[in-house]
Amino acid sequence: MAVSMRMRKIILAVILLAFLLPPFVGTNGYALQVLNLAFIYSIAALGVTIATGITGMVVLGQAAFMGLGAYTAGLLMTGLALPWWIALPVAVAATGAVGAALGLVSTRIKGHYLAITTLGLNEIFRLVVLNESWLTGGPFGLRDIPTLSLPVMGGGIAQQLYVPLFLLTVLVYALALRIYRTSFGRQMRSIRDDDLAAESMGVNSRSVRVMSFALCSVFGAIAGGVFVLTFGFISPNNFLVFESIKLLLMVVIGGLGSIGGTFLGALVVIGLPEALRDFQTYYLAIFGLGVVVILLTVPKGLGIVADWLLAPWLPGEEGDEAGAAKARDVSDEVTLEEEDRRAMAVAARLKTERERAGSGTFARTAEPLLKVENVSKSFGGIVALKDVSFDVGRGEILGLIGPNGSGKSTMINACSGIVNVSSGRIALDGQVISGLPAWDVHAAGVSRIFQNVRVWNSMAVLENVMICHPATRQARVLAGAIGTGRARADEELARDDALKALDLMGIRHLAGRRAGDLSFGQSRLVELARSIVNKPRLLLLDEPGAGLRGGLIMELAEILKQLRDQGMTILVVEHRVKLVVSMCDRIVVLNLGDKIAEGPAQGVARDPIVIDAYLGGKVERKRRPEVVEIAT
Ligand SMILES: Nc1ncnc2c1ncn2[C@@H]1O[C@H](COP(=O)(O)OP(=O)(O)OP(=O)(O)O)[C@@H](O)[C@H]1O
Repeated sequence: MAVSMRMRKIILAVILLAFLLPPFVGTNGYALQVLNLAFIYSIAALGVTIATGITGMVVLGQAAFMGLGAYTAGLLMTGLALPWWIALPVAVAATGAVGAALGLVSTRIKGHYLAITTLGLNEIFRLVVLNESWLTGGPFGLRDIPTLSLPVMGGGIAQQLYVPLFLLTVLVYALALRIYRTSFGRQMRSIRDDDLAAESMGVNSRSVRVMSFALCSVFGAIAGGVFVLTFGFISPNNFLVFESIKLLLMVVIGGLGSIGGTFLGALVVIGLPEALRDFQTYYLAIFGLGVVVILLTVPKGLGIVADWLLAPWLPGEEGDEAGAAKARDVSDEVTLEEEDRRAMAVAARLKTERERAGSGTFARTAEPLLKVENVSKSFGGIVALKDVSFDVGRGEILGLIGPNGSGKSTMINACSGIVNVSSGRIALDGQVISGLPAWDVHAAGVSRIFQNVRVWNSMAVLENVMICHPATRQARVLAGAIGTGRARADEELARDDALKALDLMGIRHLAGRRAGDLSFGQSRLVELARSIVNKPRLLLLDEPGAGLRGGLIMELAEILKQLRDQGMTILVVEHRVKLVVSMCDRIVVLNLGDKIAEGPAQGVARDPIVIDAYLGGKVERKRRPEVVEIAT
């Protein structure tokens, strides 16, 4: 039975209210202290979820950030006698700055190396605290830090702080959920799913990684600062490497990347060992077994439950009831015949629209938009491109053809900023784009699709397209989280344009679907939609028809014709000569990295040297010293 979003909100409200009860129903101080500790750790673990689960950077040093926040707050309160409400924000800001600096380093280190580097942070932190004992108290730690006393709540410190700590936790989690939905949240997830695709579609992965790292450290520092206010004593032992691993365990049990799951993970990792203490020496073994059972039975972690409950605040099909209703109209199991029929209908509609508008209304000019000048590219000993030059005129569709391994994809990669050229230059409308990072090339007006479909699988189709919209390109974390007027307007604009792009592709009904659940053909159309949502000046297509059949090929050809009529300049790599000839104004032919021919489509297709190269023939033997310029 489907439970409505409204009902889920009610269930969540009841659970949250139930969490507020323990101090008022005579729960003992020890149990309250354990729950307080779980709340604190859940905040630190949320930082790990942002960096590791959502952005894909394995961070194993969160305890060090927690410790940095705790020691800074503690020292400010004991050494300078600052009140907690000044010490805590200063500690959080200082730790955030350290996190951002380390984030800069993280952009240079990836994968396991980053994990090992962050693991080292724990040890560095421990050694500094132990050796600088004049400041930190060394192994004896910092004592007599004023705890936050709230007599109005009654009872001991655990009881006094329970409700404020729980409310703080709810606030921090609500903030994280908001960030998750913003453009910054989408960018973090796109980097995790496929960073190369993200970069070439306009996501500045460097700044997103730095900010994600900074956020991770900020959440760690908040947890550390609150730890000090709760316990009034800290020592290096509170922030050892073991704590970092415990935090990662919470994130894994909670289902990597699930915000709500992280909270449940923290409850299990902190609460379960305490509940098992009666088993004395065996309790850790039983705890370990419990964790293994959870991971085996629910590999996606406790996040399944949490995400179901938090669906009204999560993006995608579940969070968007209108979108979900539309998506349900279309059966999950679309047969190939149905997909074909749908594509043919879209193709027919586009054709009628185009004919009605009067085809070829855009005046093409010989003035080049893209200039490729003497570009060479080597990969070690392999020369993929040798001194290749050509222009693409404004509004022109230029076909780039050649046998396998002739350098076509390398050229597309060079034009989109994924590959740095070894020599030569590429300019768009006079602006040199070779050497720029891929996201700057995208911002200059170059979009692309890949030879193998590369959508961001875990994200909704609509999100896949919205990421590439220029209005939400800047990762404004705070503005997005607060929901300023400007941020909301930009978001609306991106959403409207993304829906229009999906409409053009005939797949608006899939907006709420998870991209990873689509068929190959549908994914290709999503890729196309996201590549035109920024209204690029130049569209690079690397074998757009690969893997598509009948109806979808017709639909693709109609879409490209429509884009051309709107004045878009297109550089397309395609194997099917017939398709290229029907679609392109001119063709450039590559073979083994050399340009061997250039000219109008029909003429090039008939050129014996081109035919020879395609048939795997004797081009080397026959090749004329100069490039063939075909006049007709
Ligand atoms: N990242 C890379 N590292 C090493 N060699 C590469 C790399 N990318 C391409 N190459 C080599 O460069 C040459 C040109 O490859 P490229 O993919 O550009 O050809 P292509 O014409 O697109 O081929 P296909 O039609 O098979 O996709 C090939 O020999 C290929 O092995």
